[in-house]
Amino acid sequence: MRPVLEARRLGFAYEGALFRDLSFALAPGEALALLGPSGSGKTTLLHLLAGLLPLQEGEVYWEGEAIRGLSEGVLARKRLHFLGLIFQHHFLFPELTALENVLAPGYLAGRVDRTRALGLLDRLGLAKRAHFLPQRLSGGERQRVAVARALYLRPRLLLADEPTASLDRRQAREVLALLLELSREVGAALVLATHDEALVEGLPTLRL
Ligand SMILES: Nc1ncnc2c1ncn2[C@@H]1O[C@H](COP(=O)(O)OP(=O)(O)OP(=O)(O)O)[C@@H](O)[C@H]1O
Repeated sequence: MRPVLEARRLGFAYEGALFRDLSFALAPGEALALLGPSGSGKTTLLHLLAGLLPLQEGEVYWEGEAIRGLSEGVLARKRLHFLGLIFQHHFLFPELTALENVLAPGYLAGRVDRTRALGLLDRLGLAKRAHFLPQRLSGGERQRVAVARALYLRPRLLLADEPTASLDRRQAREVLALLLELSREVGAALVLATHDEALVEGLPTLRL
C-alpha cells in the first residue's frame, strides 16, 4: 500500500544541526511517536512534514507526491483535506460552541455536516457538551474537541504536537487513547510528538 506520509533523509539546521538523515514511512492507520527532550526539534520536524517550513535536506511525500516546490496556495488547499493538526494548546475559537468549533473546517471546505460533527463529539464522550463554549469545558474536554475538529474533514494524516502536555495523567491517557482509536478507525496516519516516554509506551517511536 502507498504510504500516506514518507520522509526521506530529512535534515534541518537553524544555527546548528537539529537532525539529519531521518527517514520513515507511515501507512493508513499507522502511528509514530516522535520522542525527544525540549529543544530537540520535534515541532520543527512536524512543521516540515506539514509543509509549514521550507525543506532543507531530504524530501517529504504526501501520498506519493513530493511537496518540495509546491506553491503556498497549492499547499494550503491540499493541507485542508490531507492534514489534521492538534497542538499543545487547543486553539479553540472562544466565542464558538464545541459543535461550532468542530464544524469550523467544514465552513472553510464547504462541507457542513452537523450530524457528523455531533457523532464525533459523541465518540469523544462530549455529547452533552456540544453546545458549551470552551470556557465551560475542562482542559481534557477542550483537547477532545480539538481532536474532533482535526478529524472532521477525514484527514489522511494527523500531526499532534504535545497534545496532552497541558493535561493531568488521567486526562492525558484518555485523550491519547481516543486519538489512537479514532485515527486507526478512520485510517489516518498519526505522528505524535511528545517528551513523555511512558505515555507512548508500545507505540513505534522515532527519537530526536
Ligand atoms: N525560527 C527559529 N530560529 C532559530 N532557532 C529556532 C527557531 N525555531 C526553533 N529554533 C530552535 O530549534 C530548536 C528546536 O526547536 P523545536 O521547537 O523544534 O523543539 P521541540 O523539540 O519541539 O521543543 P519543545 O518540546 O520545547 O517544544 C530549539 O533549540 C529552538 O530554540
